[in-house]
Amino acid sequence: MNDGHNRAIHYLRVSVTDRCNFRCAYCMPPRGVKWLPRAEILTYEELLRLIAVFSREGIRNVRLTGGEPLVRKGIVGFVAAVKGLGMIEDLSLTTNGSLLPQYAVALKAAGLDRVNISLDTVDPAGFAKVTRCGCVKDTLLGITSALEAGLAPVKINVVLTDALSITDLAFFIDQVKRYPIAVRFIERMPLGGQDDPDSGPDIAAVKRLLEEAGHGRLEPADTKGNGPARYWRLPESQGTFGFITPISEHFCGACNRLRLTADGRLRPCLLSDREIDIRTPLRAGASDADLAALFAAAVRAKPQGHSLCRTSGYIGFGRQMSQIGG
Ligand SMILES: Nc1nc2c(ncn2[C@@H]2O[C@H](COP(=O)(O)OP(=O)(O)OP(=O)(O)O)[C@@H](O)[C@H]2O)c(=O)[nH]1
Ligand SMILES: C[S@@+](CC[C@H](N)C(=O)[O-])C[C@H]1O[C@@H](n2cnc3c(N)ncnc32)[C@H](O)[C@@H]1O
Ligand code: SF4
Ligand code: SF4
Repeated sequence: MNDGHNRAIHYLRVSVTDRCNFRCAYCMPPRGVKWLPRAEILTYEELLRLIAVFSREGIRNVRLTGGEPLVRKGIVGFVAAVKGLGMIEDLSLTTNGSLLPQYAVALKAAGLDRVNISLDTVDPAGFAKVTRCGCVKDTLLGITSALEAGLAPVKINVVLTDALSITDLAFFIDQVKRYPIAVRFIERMPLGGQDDPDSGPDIAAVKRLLEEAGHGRLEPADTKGNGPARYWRLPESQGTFGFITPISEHFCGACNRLRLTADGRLRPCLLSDREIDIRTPLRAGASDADLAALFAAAVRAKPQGHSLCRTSGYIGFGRQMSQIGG
């Protein structure tokens, strides 16, 4: 289905929970986060019905996110049910990786195609500081588990913070040479966190350092995906580097997605608080045609873009990033 700006919408990001076992500084406050009451969260049956209806309206790519999607009980069975619809060509999941050692093999067997894993630094102290309660060993083991399970391509999401060091870049260069992974550097968006969105390196500096490491031979590349990253490859590498630049280089002209929050709101744009309540009609007995009409209304409501720039600072969004799913 096309939106009002002639963009084809075929990608649905589904937040299955607002809960998380980490508290990343750019995503949520350190304490006092109020979880949504269980009754407000869509059940797996409700989510599955919505995905089935939306797939008939053109959704072909589904990403499960959160909060941390792997903390929700029954996630493996849900993956199998979504894949079992037979309509979703690319079913993926974004995770902090800490529970992948436990789940990677089962997720692959259930039909998950691939995972994106967040890892901002490999330094144990830096990782603990950014995530406020994470252990880098768990996430590193999660990456290995995903590779071994065949959840390909594995992508690493690196949000740019002052935790990122030259040692990290050397680690990522080495990993990209040895494994068919994609390491993506992401500009922080001023949404929900409490750190300084201006601290840390900018994307141009990271690209310059990678270019130096490759003696100027960073070439454009392709990597399977539906997202906003632009990819580059160093010579003699199995993997790629990607850059996600919501602040310095907007990519809204190629937007292809809609979001469904854990409490059943269709969100036309990550960076706009406008939402359409689909849970109330769903629970009041809406027909598939009624639900499809709400999907179409959300597609029509997509804005052309956003107006954030590096100096915006944290602005008053109604939700934290963890409540939307990134
Ligand atoms: N501004 C903006 N940022 C986005 C959008 N989609 C994803 N991002 C950000 O991009 C980063 C990576 O998102 P992922 O969840 O890994 O998903 P993806 O990049 O769409 O996935 P691929 O299909 O693998 O390319 C996260 O920090 C997201 O918040 C979007 O529509 N707008
Ligand atoms: C909200 S998280 C949810 C999935 C999972 N818990 C994880 O961390 O991968 C989805 C993605 O959004 C990214 N993210 C969170 N807050 C962000 C921010 N303020 N700016 C840019 N990306 C952000 C995370 O790094 C992650 O890659
Ligand atoms: S980025 Fe992911 S892991 Fe970190 S707090 Fe947000 S939801 Fe949790
Ligand atoms: S900011 Fe909004 S319009 Fe732009 S790419 Fe993200 S979701 Fe699409």
